[in-house]
Amino acid sequence: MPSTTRPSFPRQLSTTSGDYDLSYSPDMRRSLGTYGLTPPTVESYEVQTQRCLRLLAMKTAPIEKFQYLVHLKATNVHLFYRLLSENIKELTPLIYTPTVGEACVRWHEIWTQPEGMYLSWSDRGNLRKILDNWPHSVDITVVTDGSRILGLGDLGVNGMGIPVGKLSLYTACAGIKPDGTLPLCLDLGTSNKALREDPLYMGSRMPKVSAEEEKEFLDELMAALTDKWPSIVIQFEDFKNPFPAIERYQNQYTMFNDDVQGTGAVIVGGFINAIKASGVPVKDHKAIFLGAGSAGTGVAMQIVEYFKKEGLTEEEARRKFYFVDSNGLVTQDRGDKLAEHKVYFARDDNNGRQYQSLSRLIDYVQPTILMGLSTIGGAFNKDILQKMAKLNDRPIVFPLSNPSSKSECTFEEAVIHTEGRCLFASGSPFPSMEWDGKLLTPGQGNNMYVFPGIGLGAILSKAVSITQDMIYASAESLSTSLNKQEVADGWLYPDIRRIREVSVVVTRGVIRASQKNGVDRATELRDLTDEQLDAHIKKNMYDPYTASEYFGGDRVSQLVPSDLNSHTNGVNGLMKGVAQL
Ligand SMILES: NC(=O)C1=CN([C@@H]2O[C@H](COP(=O)(O)OP(=O)(O)OC[C@H]3O[C@@H](n4cnc5c(N)ncnc54)[C@H](OP(=O)(O)O)[C@@H]3O)[C@@H](O)[C@H]2O)C=CC1
Ligand SMILES: CC(=O)C(=O)O
Ligand SMILES: [Mg+2]
Repeated sequence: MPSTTRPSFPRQLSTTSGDYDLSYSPDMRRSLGTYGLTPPTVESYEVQTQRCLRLLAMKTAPIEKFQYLVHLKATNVHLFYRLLSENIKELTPLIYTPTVGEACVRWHEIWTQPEGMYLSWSDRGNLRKILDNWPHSVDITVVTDGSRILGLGDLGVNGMGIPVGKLSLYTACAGIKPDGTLPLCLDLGTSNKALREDPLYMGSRMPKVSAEEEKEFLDELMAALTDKWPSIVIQFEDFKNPFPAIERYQNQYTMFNDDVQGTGAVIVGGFINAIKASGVPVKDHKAIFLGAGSAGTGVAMQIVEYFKKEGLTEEEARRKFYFVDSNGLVTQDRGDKLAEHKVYFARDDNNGRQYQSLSRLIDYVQPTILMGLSTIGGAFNKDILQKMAKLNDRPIVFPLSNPSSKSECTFEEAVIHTEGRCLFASGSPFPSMEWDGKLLTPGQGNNMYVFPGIGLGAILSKAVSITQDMIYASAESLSTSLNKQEVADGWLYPDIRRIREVSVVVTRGVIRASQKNGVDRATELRDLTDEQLDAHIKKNMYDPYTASEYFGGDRVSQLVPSDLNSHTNGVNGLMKGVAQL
């Protein structure tokens, strides 16, 4: 007879699972009921971290390291975040782009345990009830329908890796507590026929529902999420066509779209520094964008805001952009019906000429800036980069498509073909390199620099909506967050190892903008000085170092035995193979 008792919630789904941490004293283990279930030793986090690093170093393929980290997070969340915080530069490429791209492509093959919620088309009418199954109170969710996962196309429910990865960064970078995060993947069918026919695929085997049907589903979802958790922040991610949802929900819910608004902000943040470093006045810049999708036009819209603040009229700012999509230069007279988001930037000054080739367009426009958000790996080839170098002392070259295999060029290619003169940022990380006796470090223009602060700012200010001023404030705050050394070294973005400090600055900017716009409900924060506000932000950040205190535990602190330090492999070699993905 099948049991009718409700099964207890699977332990590994609990995002607060630190119960088996080896730092717990025997008394703590007795009170948790775990005494005897772990090896007898009482170990500090430091020693446990060394074991994790050794285990990671033993695995060669990035996807194996990814899988180990998934396991670690599920079994000891505080240790996972401590490891991640201490090795953010080395581990981010494993839990996020580029490795998360491979993980999503292979999600149906490598999946082992629940990490978020799936809501299907067949669940409509019941979404609110299903949310009751989630065992925690949620501060923030990242939701995708899997229809445009990085530059890898429609991956259906395999896209779950993206909300999981982004929310891990919310915790690691901005200290949003792990159990306040909800990865959410919508199962609305997929246009990916190969996946639909794969016996291991774990979503509904139907073609993607229509835009109208998706809209109805999202209406129900948004109402259900805010009914269940009234202050929830909702981040939309990797939707093929994100614009209708932004228009429909941005004033009604506390939501933003990371690919359009977050990417726009992060690129402006680095772009402000690139413009300064280029030595060319704002009025003399011209930009070619390869890729006129949600991210490309989102970035350009935020740059228009920046150009306006620098004294240009909106018309002058708009006319600085030349967009190229899969049909060539986006013009008003091209003969095809342009998608709505492209119309604003469509050229009318091309005198009937159509440009299919990027190289010919560069000759015509003579740009100072080249942005890639096209998903076309290698599109900025030697010829293109050399042309940019010939036209400019300091060409601005941002190949922003993810993962690395989709990047329009590598850092090495950009450095070599511009003779080390380019101002560079890519979406996925590339290693530093030597050029002319100098160590050059690439910028990483990835929305991970801003979305954690946008989210935390919205949570702490209890914003009723996320305004354009809040998004723009994240960009401006990011651009000011470089320290003296980073500025002296010509970096466009701060060192990722300082991301928690940077997130405090971004969060403060976002909260101040929410106050200026009057969308904040935490009105008691209005009278705080900046120093007091920073202290308030830091106090509210989850800290994996004091996590057991957070759960009332009594973790021991213990020195790392020197023999462990001496033969640990550390994180050396973790990056090996990651950049090729
Ligand atoms: N660095 C970062 O933080 C971020 C990076 N991205 C990356 O940006 C990329 C694009 O994302 P998104 O804008 O949302 O995707 P979309 O699918 O909305 O846009 C892709 C764009 O590229 C164009 N394109 C496709 N093939 C070509 C080609 N051969 N030549 C020129 N243009 C082409 C498409 O043309 P058409 O319109 O004709 O189909 C479309 O305009 C992805 O790789 C994503 O990972 C996204 C967000 C953040
Ligand atoms: C980084 C990101 O959001 C993307 O590539 O879609
Ligand atoms: Mg994205």
